[in-house]
Parts: sequence; structure tokens; C-alpha cells
Amino acid sequence: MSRPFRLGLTGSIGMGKSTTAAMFRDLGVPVWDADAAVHRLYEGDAVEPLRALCPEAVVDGRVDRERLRDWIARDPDALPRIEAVVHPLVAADRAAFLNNARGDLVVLDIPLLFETGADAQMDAVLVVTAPPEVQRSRVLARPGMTAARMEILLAKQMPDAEKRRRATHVIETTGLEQTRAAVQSLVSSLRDRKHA
Ligand SMILES: CC(C)(COP(=O)(O)OP(=O)(O)OC[C@H]1O[C@@H](n2cnc3c(N)ncnc32)[C@H](O)[C@@H]1O)[C@@H](O)C(=O)NCCC(=O)NCCS
Ligand SMILES: Nc1ncnc2c1ncn2[C@@H]1O[C@H](COP(=O)(O)OP(=O)(O)OP(=O)(O)O)[C@@H](O)[C@H]1O
Repeated sequence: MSRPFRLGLTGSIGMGKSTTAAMFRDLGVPVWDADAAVHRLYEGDAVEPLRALCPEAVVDGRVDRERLRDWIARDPDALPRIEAVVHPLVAADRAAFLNNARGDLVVLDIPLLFETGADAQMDAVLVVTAPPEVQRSRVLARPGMTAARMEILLAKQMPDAEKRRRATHVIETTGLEQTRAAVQSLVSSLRDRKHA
């Protein structure tokens, strides 16, 4: 049996990846979620290596994201050092999902898909997008988010225009019903097609 078609799902912060991923799940498509993998790792395999970098980031045997955020805000080297630990563990979790995946189509929701080179492992890439002012107001509405933190994360992400340029598919997330219809139509077209 041939392996499932791999659709990468990405987009900049606040562009609607999680919301769009849920729409694929509603259609019965298995979704691997990189952020969820990080959450699992912060209660498991990432604890000891991150404790070695920053002992105060571990509280009650788990990595505390608030403490990581404080460290990132204080120290410009913190995020690259965290990434050097976390990205290989995330890549291993993704490889395990792909090894076990069955069916005709799977989605991989990866915020840093292009930045980490994971796009090379995808058969197609869907980029979700929205106008900058919509993105900004969504992100700033989150608890714990500040304009300064948003700027740090945005500066680390490939610009939206570049992501759209590299995408095989683009969906606007300015309305739930319109996004749901676009997801439905993409799933139908991918399920109809054969891949190499
Ligand atoms: C910085 C941390 C502590 C913030 O945690 P918090 O729960 O507050 O936010 P969350 O994880 O939901 O991220 C918020 C937004 O920032 C973006 N983001 C997260 N990490 C990164 C990063 N390394 N580079 C660029 N953007 C990032 C996410 O895509 C999301 O859009 C956390 O994201 C983290 O530990 N990041 C390092 C691990 C990593 O690289 N994760 C990316 C997925 S592989
Ligand atoms: N299709 C849509 N129509 C209207 N609003 C949307 C749509 N998709 C997402 N939103 C709104 O945008 C906000 C951010 O969406 P979501 O959490 O899915 O983004 P994300 O890309 O996963 O974010 P992050 O990268 O920061 O984790 C949510 O408050 C959600 O209500």
C-alpha cells in the first residue's frame, strides 16, 4: 500500500493554523501537531536537557513555559539554545507519526515548517493567511502576549508573503465558513489525486 499524501500546514503566528487543523480533523484526516508535540516533550524527553540549560525553567518535573518566556525575554541566546534541544526531539516525534500513518491523506501542522526545512518532506504545503491588522489584533488578544514578544516571534518567522509564495495552496482565514469550504474542497481534490 502506498504511503499517505503528506500535506504540511503552516502560517505565521495568529494566522489560523490550529483552527484550520481542527477542520481537517472534523473531516477525519489525521493531524500531527508540532505545538502539541512540544507540550508532550515539555513533560517528558525535553525536561532533562532543558534543565541542563536553565535549571529554573523546570518546575515540578515539567518545563514551565512562563519561565522559558522570561528567559527568552532576558537573553537573546535563549531561543536558539532551546530550539537546538527541542527541534531534533520534535523531528523524531514527527518521524514516528509518519511511520505509523495509514490512509490516503495526513496533515502536519508545523508553525516553523519552512524555517526548519520540514517542507522538504511534504507532498504539498498549505499556507493559512489573513491581513496583517487581523493577525495583529488576534495575537495581541492572547493572554501574556505583548507587542514586544510578538515582534520577537515575528522576527523569527519567515514573512507571510514569502510563505504564500512558497505554498502550493493558500487559504484565507477571515471567516470560519469560507475557510471550512476551502478546506473541504482541498481535501476532496487531494483525495482524488494520486501521488508518486
Ligand atoms: C517560546 C515558548 C516558551 C512560548 O510558549 P507559549 O505557550 O507562550 O506560546 P506558543 O508555544 O503557543 O507560541 C506562540 C507563537 O510563537 C510561535 N513560536 C513558538 N516558538 C517559536 C520559535 N522558536 N520561533 C518562531 N516562532 C515561534 C508559535 O508558532 C506561535 O505562533 C514556546 O513556544 C517554546 O518553547 N518555543 C521553543 C520551541 C519551539 O521552537 N517551538 C516551535 C515549534 S517546533
Ligand atoms: N477561518 C477563520 N475565521 C475567523 N477567525 C479565525 C479563523 N481562523 C482563526 N480565527 C481566529 O484567529 C485566532 C487565531 O487562530 P489560531 O489559534 O487557529 O491561530 P494559529 O495560527 O494556530 O496561531 P499560533 O501560531 O499563534 O498558535 C483565533 O482567535 C481564531 O478565533
